[in-house]
Amino acid sequence: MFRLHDVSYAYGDSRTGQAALSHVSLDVPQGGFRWLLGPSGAGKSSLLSILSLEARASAGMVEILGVPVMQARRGALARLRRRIGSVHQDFRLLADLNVFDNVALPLRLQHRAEAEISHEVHAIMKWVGLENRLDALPPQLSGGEQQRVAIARAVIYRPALLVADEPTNALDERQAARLLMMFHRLAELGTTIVVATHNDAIVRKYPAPAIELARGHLVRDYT
Ligand SMILES: Nc1ncnc2c1ncn2[C@@H]1O[C@H](COP(=O)(O)OP(=O)(O)OP(=O)(O)O)[C@@H](O)[C@H]1O
Repeated sequence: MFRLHDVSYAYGDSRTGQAALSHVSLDVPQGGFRWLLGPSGAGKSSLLSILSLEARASAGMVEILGVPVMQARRGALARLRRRIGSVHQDFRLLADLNVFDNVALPLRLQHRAEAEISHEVHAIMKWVGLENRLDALPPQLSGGEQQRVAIARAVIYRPALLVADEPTNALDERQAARLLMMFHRLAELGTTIVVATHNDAIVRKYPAPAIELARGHLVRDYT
């Protein structure tokens, strides 16, 4: 779950900087799936950065998975971060680690046993259809393949909150459908999921409550 109350965010100086979010309030329960919609520049990525703790709100109240983020200490934020998975528009894979090691990374940070890591990585890579590319380096993969590796890395430890920025933009229709199936399954298992997209066709095909932003303001909240 997460709750935002009257959240604003500005790049640079909080008083004089460019306002990316203005007075946004939201309340999404555990296991909720939400589309995040709005034109380019509306503030979608900014909202996702606040939810993934990459950015700190300039004002307002942010509560994620029960943790009051604005008051939390560094240790609590670090623990919270490990419960959040994110898929970025630019994938952010480590170019000098092969696919297996990129996807294994979150489990290694949790000090899981290597046998368990190997089992989990093989299972998720089979799911995303890349079990034959475990030795490849990210630059040797297509955009869609890199996107699937980034998704696998974000979901492998079943995060309590998953935020994904345009996770289908490099995928074909069949892969996008598979991905949405996986996201819905994760939500059923209790993961709260927010997916930013410009893809109207996919939103029509997979109806779910939507949060819509325009120029940093919440213009629609079907939550
Ligand atoms: N690093 C930055 N520095 C300054 N302003 C920024 C920065 N990143 C984004 N902005 C501004 O913040 C506002 C919101 O941008 P944001 O990237 O959150 O929108 P978006 O809805 O995700 O857009 P897109 O769909 O194109 O990814 C825009 O006016 C943008 O120009």
